[in-house]
Amino acid sequence: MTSATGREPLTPDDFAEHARRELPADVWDFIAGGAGRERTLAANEAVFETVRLRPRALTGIEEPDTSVEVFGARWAAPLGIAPVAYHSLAHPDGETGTAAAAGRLGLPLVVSTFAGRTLEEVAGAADAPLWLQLYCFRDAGTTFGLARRARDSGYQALVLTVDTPFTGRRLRDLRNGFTLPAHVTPANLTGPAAAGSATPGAHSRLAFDRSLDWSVVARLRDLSGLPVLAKGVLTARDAGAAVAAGVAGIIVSNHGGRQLDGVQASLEALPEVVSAVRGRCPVFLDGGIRSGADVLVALALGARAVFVGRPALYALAAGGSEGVHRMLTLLIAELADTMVLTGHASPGTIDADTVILPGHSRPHTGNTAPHAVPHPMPCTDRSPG
Ligand SMILES: Cc1cc2nc3c(=O)[nH]c(=O)nc-3n(C[C@H](O)[C@H](O)[C@H](O)COP(=O)(O)O)c2cc1C
Ligand SMILES: O=C(O)C(=O)c1ccccc1
Repeated sequence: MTSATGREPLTPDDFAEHARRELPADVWDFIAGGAGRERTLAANEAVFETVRLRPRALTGIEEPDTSVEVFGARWAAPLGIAPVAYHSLAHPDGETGTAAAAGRLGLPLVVSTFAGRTLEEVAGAADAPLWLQLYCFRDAGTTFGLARRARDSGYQALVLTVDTPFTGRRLRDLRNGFTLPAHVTPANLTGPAAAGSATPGAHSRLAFDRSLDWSVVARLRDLSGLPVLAKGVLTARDAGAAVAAGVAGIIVSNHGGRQLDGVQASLEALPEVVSAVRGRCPVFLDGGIRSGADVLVALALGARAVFVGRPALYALAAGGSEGVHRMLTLLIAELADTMVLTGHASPGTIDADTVILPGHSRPHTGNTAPHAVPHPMPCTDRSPG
């Protein structure tokens, strides 16, 4: 695996360059693209450029411990792989390759409802912590059947995606007339839920249950006995509703800019959600994480851990399971270096004082507790710092 310049990948972004050359143009567009004018897609990454880090000198930290505990499981770093449909688009190994890479490193994988491998195959490929992402189908038996299979094969949580009554208007896919290659199918779906799935946009409008309300959280939890997280929360209002519905965690996400174009970047929405949750459940983030420093910034603003979506698929396309392993290894190494240089021996101490937000020359004072209410991004609070 060498880059266009003939060199080994040194950053997660280097894998994207390789994937772009490997993949058919319409597959690249399906993965890389977002909804509408792709404003939110661009904002997810761009917002990290506006945050400044604050170094600490002579802290005596030799080797930071990057590990965190989540729902009683130890993760090697506050980092996992977000649910992304059809890893088999990127590489024949599909989700089993990704799971093996995550498992070797002690990092979790969230398996998509639209995985190209069965839940049981993925569970057999690694002892990584596995969560199952759920879309709810009009055929409720399909949804509940997936939840039961997840419980029976050792998955540790369900991730209910709440931002997708149907997939967003992905203009690249519409222009390309994108359909999945014949060998790429939803391995966990049968019957009416799978019919027409080669065209994801049209399929989602036919198959997804749009009549749902928050009561589905308790039904999924009671039926599976698993903790249920809500993925796709961006506002205090939805965070409050999610907590009231009994979620075990919230993933702040705009679906990688693929749903409602024009919404806030995930990082911009994080402080509002963390404030609203008031410590009642852990808050996670996905969207735009491309470096170890990005991981640290999200933790400084209150995330317990973060997930990467596209970087995992790009690394899989570039080098199969080995590529994913190398990409994740780079992210952990970057995080560890950034922790030493900002004076953190473990993720639990990464607080708001570790960063400066745009429009501020110094961090807010008085908030040194980890994961306490962080200072808001300027978009949510324009009061002077
Ligand atoms: C190709 C692709 C497929 C995706 N499929 C799903 C999915 O099946 N379920 C889901 O909840 N989110 C899905 N997502 C969204 C990701 O879980 C995640 O929110 C997003 O990719 C994070 O942003 P990032 O790609 O900038 O890391 C998908 C994203 C991409 C790029
Ligand atoms: O593309 C997506 O973002 C997504 O969530 C999805 C949903 C259904 C099928 C394929 C992908």
